[in-house]
Amino acid sequence: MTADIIDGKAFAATVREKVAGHVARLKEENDITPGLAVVLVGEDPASQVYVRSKGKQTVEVGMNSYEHKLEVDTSEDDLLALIAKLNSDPSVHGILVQLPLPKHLDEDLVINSIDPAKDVDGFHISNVGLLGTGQKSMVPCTPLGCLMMLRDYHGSLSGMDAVVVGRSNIVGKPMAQLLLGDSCTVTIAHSRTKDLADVVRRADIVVAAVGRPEMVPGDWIKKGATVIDVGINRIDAPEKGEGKTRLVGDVHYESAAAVAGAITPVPGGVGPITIACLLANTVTACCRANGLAEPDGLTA
Ligand SMILES: Nc1nc(=O)c2c([nH]1)NC[C@@H]1CN(c3ccc(C(=O)N[C@@H](CCC(=O)O)C(=O)O)cc3)C=[N+]21
Repeated sequence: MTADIIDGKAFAATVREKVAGHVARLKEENDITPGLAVVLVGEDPASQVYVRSKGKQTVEVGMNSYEHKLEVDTSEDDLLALIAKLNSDPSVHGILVQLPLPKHLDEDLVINSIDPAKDVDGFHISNVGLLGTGQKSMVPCTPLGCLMMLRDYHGSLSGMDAVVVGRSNIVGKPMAQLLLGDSCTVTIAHSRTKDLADVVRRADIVVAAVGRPEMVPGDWIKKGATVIDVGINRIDAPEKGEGKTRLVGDVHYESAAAVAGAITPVPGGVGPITIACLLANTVTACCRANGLAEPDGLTA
């Protein structure tokens, strides 16, 4: 058996198309252009590439993109002052502060200084609490994208056994909340979980988000299960030549694809849908800010 490949790149394109449609309607009917501000502190090369790609896609769907690049030694006060300015700027509907921040900056303090209504990452404690209690919130982009792909593939998720491997605030915990909201039986497993292999083997849905290259092998996967691989790990690839690297997920793709019913590849799986959901969240935030109907099919 070979798994269906869940094509995140193609799915992300359909989400972006929907976003672009909503953006065009907002412009035409309400004379509003949604705006996304991205704040990058420091010059981490991977972050720069990622921020550039977000900015490009933001403009492609017709929104305004505001990029703020700050020096690596920016003070907390200066960063908080910028966020305060963006909070009160009516042309900015979404604010994303690229993580991780340099060590001298308090990440929790910074994130919690963002207006929750503009917190398109869904990391503010208010949004975390709203999601946990099933109230309307901004939902973190990666888990939202995973949920969209799972719903698209399965229709209803009700009653399915879901195992989330990883307990981070940005993926594992919100993913578990969303799956619970769709009536899955949810287990959050992690590196200290006893008999991790057996726990994962129970799952109809496996979401791997630990950040360890190829940690989940195919013999942990139940036959026919759906595997969502959130990991994006760059590893050495001497077979491609000296000094070359390649991207792998948290799942060992080949062995897992041999038993799974469906699987997301890396690259081209969860990564692209994450950025598409960032754009979706920005449109959602813009509609809410203006008292307009929420876009269809773009929220949890
Ligand atoms: N506040 C904040 N929010 C984030 O959402 C956030 C962040 N900080 N910090 C960094 C991580 C990383 N991240 C990625 C999203 C998409 C791809 C992506 O599209 N990857 C491509 C591959 C790209 C390549 O070839 O290198 C893929 O998986 O197909 C990668 C990485 C969001 N992050």
